[in-house]
Amino acid sequence: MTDAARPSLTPPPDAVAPVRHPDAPAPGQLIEPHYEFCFGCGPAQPSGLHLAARAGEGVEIFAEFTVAPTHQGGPGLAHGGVLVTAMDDALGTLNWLLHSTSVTARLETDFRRPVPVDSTLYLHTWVEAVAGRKIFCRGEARLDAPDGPLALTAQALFIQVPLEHFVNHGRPEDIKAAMDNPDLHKRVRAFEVNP
Ligand SMILES: CCCCCCCCCCCC(=O)SCCNC(=O)CCNC(=O)[C@H](O)C(C)(C)COP(=O)(O)OP(=O)(O)OC[C@H]1O[C@@H](n2cnc3c(N)ncnc32)[C@H](O)[C@@H]1OP(=O)(O)O
Repeated sequence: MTDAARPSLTPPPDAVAPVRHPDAPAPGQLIEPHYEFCFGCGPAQPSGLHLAARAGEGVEIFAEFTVAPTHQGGPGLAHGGVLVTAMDDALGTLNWLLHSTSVTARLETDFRRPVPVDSTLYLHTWVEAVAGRKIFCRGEARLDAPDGPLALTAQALFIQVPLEHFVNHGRPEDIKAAMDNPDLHKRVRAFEVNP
C-alpha cells in the first residue's frame, strides 16, 4: 500500500526530524523494561514476550524475542496479534530515545511471512518524524537474524501524553504498586525533568 493510502500515518509537511535526547540510553545499551508486568517486555509476566531492546545510534531501537509455544496462533506458528504486540512494544520503547511518554494511537502491520515457534524475531523500529504531539514511526522484523528474511513491516502513529494519562486510566491497585516501586518511579520521573 502506498503512503498516500495511509494519510494519518504519513508525516505532514511541517513535521520535523526526530531529535535523540541527550540523556537517551547510549547506543548498544540494554533498555530496562518500563514495567515488570508488561506483556511485551516485563520479566514478571510468565507468558509474556520478554522482549529485549537495545538503543541504536539514531532514534531507533533493536529488539529481539523468541516465539514460545504459548504464543501460537496456527499450529507451530506465532499468533499475528502476538507479533503486533512485539512490534508495538519495540515502537513504544522509542519513548526512551525521545524522552517522551507517548502511546500507540494507530498501528498498521503487514505480515509478510509466517513466523514459526522457536524462531527469534529481530525487530528494528525508528522514529521517522515528529509533528507536535504526533510521533510517526516505522518498524520491521526479520526472522532468525538481523538481516534475515523480512517477516513484518509496520507504520505507527504515537501521541504524546502526560504521565497522568497512566495514573488516570490504569487500575488503581496496579498504579499504586508501580508508584511504590522506587526504581520504576525514578525511571519514569526522569521524563518529566527532561521533557
Ligand atoms: C509509564 C511508562 C511510560 C511509557 C509507556 C510506554 C508503553 C509502551 C507500550 C506499548 C505502546 C502501547 O501499547 S500504548 C497502549 C495502547 N494505546 C492506548 O491505549 C491509547 C488509547 N487512546 C488514547 O488514549 C487517546 O485516543 C490518545 C491519547 C491516543 C489521543 O487522545 P487525545 O490526547 O485526546 O488526542 P486527540 O485530540 O484525540 O488526538 C490528537 C491528534 O492525533 C490524531 N489521532 C488520534 N488518534 C488517532 C488515530 N487512531 N489515527 C489517526 N490520528 C489520530 C487526532 O486526529 C489529532 O490530530 P489533530 O487534530 O491534532 O491533527
